[in-house]
Amino acid sequence: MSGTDAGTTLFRGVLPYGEGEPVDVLVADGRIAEIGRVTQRADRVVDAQGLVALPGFVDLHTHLREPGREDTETVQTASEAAALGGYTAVFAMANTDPVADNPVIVEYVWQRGRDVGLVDVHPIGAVSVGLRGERLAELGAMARSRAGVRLFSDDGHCVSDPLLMRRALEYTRALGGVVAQHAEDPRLTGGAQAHEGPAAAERGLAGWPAPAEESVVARDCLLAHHTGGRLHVCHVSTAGTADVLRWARGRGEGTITAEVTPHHLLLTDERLATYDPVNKVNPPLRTAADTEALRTALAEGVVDCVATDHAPHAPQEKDTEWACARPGMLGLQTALSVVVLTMVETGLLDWRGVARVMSERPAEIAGLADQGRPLRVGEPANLTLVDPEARWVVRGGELASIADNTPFEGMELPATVAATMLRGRLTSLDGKVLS
Ligand SMILES: NC(=O)N[C@@H](CC(=O)O)C(=O)O
Repeated sequence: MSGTDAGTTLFRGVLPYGEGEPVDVLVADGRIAEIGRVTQRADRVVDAQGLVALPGFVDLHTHLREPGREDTETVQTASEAAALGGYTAVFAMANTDPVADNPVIVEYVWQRGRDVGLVDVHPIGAVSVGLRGERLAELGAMARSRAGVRLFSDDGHCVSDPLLMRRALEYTRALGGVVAQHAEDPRLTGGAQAHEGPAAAERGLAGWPAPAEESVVARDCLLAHHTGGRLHVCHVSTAGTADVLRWARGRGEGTITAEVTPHHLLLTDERLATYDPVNKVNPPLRTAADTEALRTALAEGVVDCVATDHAPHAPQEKDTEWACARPGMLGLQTALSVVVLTMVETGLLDWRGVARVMSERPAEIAGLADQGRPLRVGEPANLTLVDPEARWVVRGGELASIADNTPFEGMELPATVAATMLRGRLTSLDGKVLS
């Protein structure tokens, strides 16, 4: 999609990073052409009084479900959800059916993303063949494919064999890539249904103990230091993992990064009281002390960024007894609001901080040259405009995803995405997708 096709757009009276006096922002040829008092005419004028301008959001962790589970989500519907959620780039997890463990599947997903054209879709390649954790997938072939894969993950499964993890870090290092690890020692989580603690015990649910995550993160940090490979820790969920990351970063080598999901910043295992499987997720909702520690870690930069782990599931996989339900929650359209609720309204992050954790750091981690860029003349016009004063009530049935498994159903949340722009073309405006 070229910016020239999009014509020129003028945002009137916007607040870059929520700071200073309102300015006009003119976009032409897919780039920011002027910032200030703009007198030039434009093809489209958007009244942006009171809106905060941020670089477009980048999600390092999205389940698009295509190929294989198009009954729950497709590249089309996930792209719509992404555009409405303020995203200009998403990374598609490899646990599709068939698994994205070879160049054919990653190129298919990449091409589907281009065809839809609402958001840059970057496929993640599986680390191991079939996500089975036995032998490495065709990492080099996926890296050299048209999809240009740089992130590799068996997410949904842990690369639990330390030797395979070591080899993955070594190979991806040679490819300029990153291993995104779903940290869960399967020997400690067999049959697990919920965070191991009093709430799970009261309901007779088998526990998923915090050390099952923390021990793998510690091991992987040591392996990353040893090999010089780049480790990215997916969906950090415990205070102990934040401590491990703090320790690992203190050792000095900048090869370790980490993400936290919006749901782990807000929700706790108190939700087990409802017995509603919409709250079942992997890793599980933890305790209030964990959410507190994760917020602090994100504010401090110990955890680099927010990633949604957007995981659509069909009604028959969620509206069932807890033990049979699939883990996972929708996230693309609620992420910003939950970050505002947990991080901005609490004073932990300002809008520059939101830009850092939603856009700049994820773009840097993934090596995207044209995303997460500063709001400056000459930069690509990948933008998200946020209405900080708006509030909305979440209704799963009204979200763009085919599935409706949001844990925020009926909640009133702060802030809406007023507009999203990808390389100079508006992809969403006032809650509507522009295709
Ligand atoms: N995060 C989730 O709860 N679910 C993920 C995979 C997984 O991590 O189990 C999914 O693909 O549904």
